[in-house]
Amino acid sequence: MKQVALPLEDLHVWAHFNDVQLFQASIEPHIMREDGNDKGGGLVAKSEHGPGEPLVAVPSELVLSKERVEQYAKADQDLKELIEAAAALSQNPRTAVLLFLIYQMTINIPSSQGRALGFNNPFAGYVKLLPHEILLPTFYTAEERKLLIGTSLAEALDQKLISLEREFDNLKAATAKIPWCQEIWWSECADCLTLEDWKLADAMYRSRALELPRNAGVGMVPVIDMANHASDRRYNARFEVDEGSGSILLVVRDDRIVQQGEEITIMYGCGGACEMIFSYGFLEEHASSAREMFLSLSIPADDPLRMAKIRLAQEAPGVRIYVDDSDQVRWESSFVWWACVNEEDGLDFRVEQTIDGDAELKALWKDKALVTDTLQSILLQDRLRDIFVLRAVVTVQERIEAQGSQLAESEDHYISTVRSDQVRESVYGPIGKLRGLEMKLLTRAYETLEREKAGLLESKVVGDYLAQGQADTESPAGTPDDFS
Ligand SMILES: C[S@@+](CC[C@H](N)C(=O)[O-])C[C@H]1O[C@@H](n2cnc3c(N)ncnc32)[C@H](O)[C@@H]1O
Repeated sequence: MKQVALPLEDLHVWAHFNDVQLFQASIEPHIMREDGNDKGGGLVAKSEHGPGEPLVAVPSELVLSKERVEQYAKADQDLKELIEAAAALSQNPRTAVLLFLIYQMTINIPSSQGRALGFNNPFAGYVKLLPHEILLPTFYTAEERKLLIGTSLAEALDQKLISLEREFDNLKAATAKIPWCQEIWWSECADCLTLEDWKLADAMYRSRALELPRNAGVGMVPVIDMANHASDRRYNARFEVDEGSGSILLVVRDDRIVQQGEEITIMYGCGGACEMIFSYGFLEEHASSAREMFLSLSIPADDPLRMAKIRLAQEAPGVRIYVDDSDQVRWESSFVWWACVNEEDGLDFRVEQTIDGDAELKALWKDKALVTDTLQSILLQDRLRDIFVLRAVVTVQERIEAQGSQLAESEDHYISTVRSDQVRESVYGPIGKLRGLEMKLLTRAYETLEREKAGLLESKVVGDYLAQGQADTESPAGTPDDFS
């Protein structure tokens, strides 16, 4: 679709006509970082504001959430038809808002004007005022994506692109028979709906949606979503819900004073460097740690129980490596335990008949029914706990080593890549920083696991187990674990 856009300079007019209050604060179209990078638009205080003082107030009717979409659908037959047909998408808070955003984009294009789609509402104007070029990884070129090899973002992006494509295909299949969708979206005209439009709606939502306080859900809050990010120590404003009116307020952080001319900033969650680029397309200029990364794990191909484990494991197949509040590197994974035990330890699977006559796969631990999400706690209470933990530590450490090697091997390609319209400077820079920060975290995690491994190898349980394995290999049947 040819997107209809308005300059950000017009946002204050939109704000005025939609009862958004700016308390001596202005919307600026360009704010530069200390390192010279452009943050896009932002909010600036026009006078000094003390702790807790309001900066912006947005009426609750302007919060764009799944509930708002449902409310609009009650009064708009075309939107209702869309929401009902694409039920799988409209039941999810994120995709419900995405549907609404592409519906507003559709209302705005000239080729839909004759269809009298929708009715005059603030969100059609809001969508025109949002940036239409967003530097999120879902818009990276093929050359830029190659620079991600070895980072945790590479895999996250692959998965994201697959899921966006799947959502778009579902949308197409679900709405193919709705006349207005057929005519405007799916006929082969210049203005038809494409995957790029769906990606744009996703990027708008992902980079702007806020988790609202007081269980008010997740939503996009116009104007407050102009606040840029600053780190934990530097941000100066927070948002809250006004108890009486339900309005969303942006107020000065309790221990701060915002000076005249100072930028108003909030903190976008506490995710790691990968999450920051994934959801917002930038890295803090002062970031000195990747903070966390998620690496995928799989059950080895030669594991005889592999298929059953994959079917029953409910956890995300991976490990999260993170730096805790006391700057220690830690790891957590509920999945890895499935890779650490087998039949000889006491794990088994059985196919049982259900009352309806269907076959159902069940897990057993030492001949007792195993509730699958309790595997980790069961193993941590077992007599052979240290053995299982040692296997988990080795598995995670090997995964970290493989990731680190991939990152190191692809470094020459990163360094020798020349900037062009296929590799933008604004993308090259953050990726380089991410590569450096993740390498640092992987190295620290590897060393931490090495210490954990050394500690476990001192354990009597492990010593006895290895001695037993040694004795068994001297007789024909046994194969000891390799913890080298
Ligand atoms: C919620 S919007 C904030 C308003 C945005 N600047 C705009 O013009 O629409 C989030 C986006 O602003 C930009 N941004 C926010 N904080 C930033 C920062 N500290 N450095 C660089 N870009 C930033 C990123 O593009 C991010 O995806």
